[in-house]
Amino acid sequence: MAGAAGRVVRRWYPHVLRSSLQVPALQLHMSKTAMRASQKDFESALSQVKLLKDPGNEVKLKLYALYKQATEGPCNTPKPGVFDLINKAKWDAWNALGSLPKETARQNYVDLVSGLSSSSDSSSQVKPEADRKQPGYETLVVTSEDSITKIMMNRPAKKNAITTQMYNEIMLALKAASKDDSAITVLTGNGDYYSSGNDLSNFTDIPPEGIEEKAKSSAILLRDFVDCFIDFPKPLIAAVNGPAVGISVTILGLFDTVYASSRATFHTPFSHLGQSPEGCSSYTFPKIMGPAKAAEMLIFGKKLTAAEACAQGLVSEVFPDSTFQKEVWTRLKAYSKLPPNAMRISKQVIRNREKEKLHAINAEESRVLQERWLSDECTNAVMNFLTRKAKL
Ligand SMILES: CCCC/C=C/CC(=O)SCCNC(=O)CCNC(=O)[C@H](O)C(C)(C)COP(=O)(O)OP(=O)(O)OC[C@H]1O[C@@H](n2cnc3c(N)ncnc32)[C@H](O)[C@@H]1OP(=O)(O)O
Repeated sequence: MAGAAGRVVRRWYPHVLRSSLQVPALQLHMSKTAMRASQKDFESALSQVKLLKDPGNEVKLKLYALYKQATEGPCNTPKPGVFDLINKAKWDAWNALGSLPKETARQNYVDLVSGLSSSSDSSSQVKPEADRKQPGYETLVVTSEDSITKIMMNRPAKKNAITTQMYNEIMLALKAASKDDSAITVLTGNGDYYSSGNDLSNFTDIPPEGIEEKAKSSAILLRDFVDCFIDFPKPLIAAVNGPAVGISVTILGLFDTVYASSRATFHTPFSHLGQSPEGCSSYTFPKIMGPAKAAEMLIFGKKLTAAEACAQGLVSEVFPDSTFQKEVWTRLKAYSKLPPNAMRISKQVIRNREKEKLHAINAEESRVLQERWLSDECTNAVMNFLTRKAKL
């Protein structure tokens, strides 16, 4: 089966080998060590092989051929038909061993498994995150490993509040992730918060052209930012490690899966801040949870617990905080081994018909917010936070 290539398959057996439809040339290596593998060594290699990572079709064909040669001797079955590609590949591999003695085949099998075990041990050693970190980001830690690109917001002392720089870096990281060879992309936060939403000090950086110009450029930034999520082509997962506020909550409606720690909360206090919904939440939230529940969040700023958010369909699953990281990453590593093209296409099928609508909604929400940011209600709320008079 073509889809088996590159996956971590812990239970594959040479005698039921599934090979790729594309059969690579076989280059069998004779053992360099003494050819004295005992039956016990051979049996132990047979057990060991089941625990290895999937070594790819070429190696699996070698193992299959050596196994057959070691147990049955030279190839003795009729050649499969030309359209029976998989069985033909297996037959060719076995037949290529000619009259190799059973003992030699057994030794070669043992040697091959032993080589695979040592390389699989060294490749499974976890490198420290600092070594895997992609350079060029100041507000994020971006890593790619195990077919997963992880984008971690990294301003823990500021509860991962999203500055203009962080918006831009998240867009860059998403664009890079959409083109890299990862199968899935994950957004998460460092520290006790997932994110406290828009960094309210963004509003203090007024250009010489004045506050209107600031509102205009912020609306463009918001629109571009949300567009990146609407257009993201691969499965996008949020690992909500703690409380989430504002825009970090609203964009969750554009993710494919949302995992939350039991400590997470979901809060969109737009009215308190003199603002209005963004991130396409004016459309996705009523669709996800129904208009009445969405209104409580988006108009009245009702804060949901993780369990409530899960009951209302915003969150896919809640994990106990103590095991959140372990359980989520184990799950995601398994998902990342699924055939990437199939996942991408399934996402397209699910999302594509909504894309145009979402872009229009994003544009409209950004336009409305641009006006809101110039209102007294908004200015006062931001000033109150920045002068420490108010907190959520
Ligand atoms: C351009 C696109 C615009 C898109 C618009 C989006 C809309 C939104 O996202 S609305 C949501 C805006 N967010 C907030 O209103 C949250 C404000 N923060 C708080 O209310 C509190 O900080 C908290 C409840 C999140 C946490 O309270 P806690 O007592 O635990 O911690 P603090 O001491 O307050 O925070 C530590 C540190 O972090 C700073 N900080 C936290 N959140 C923000 C923020 N959103 N903007 C700016 N700064 C934030 C806080 O001021 C503290 O800083 P200092 O240690 O320097 O005092």
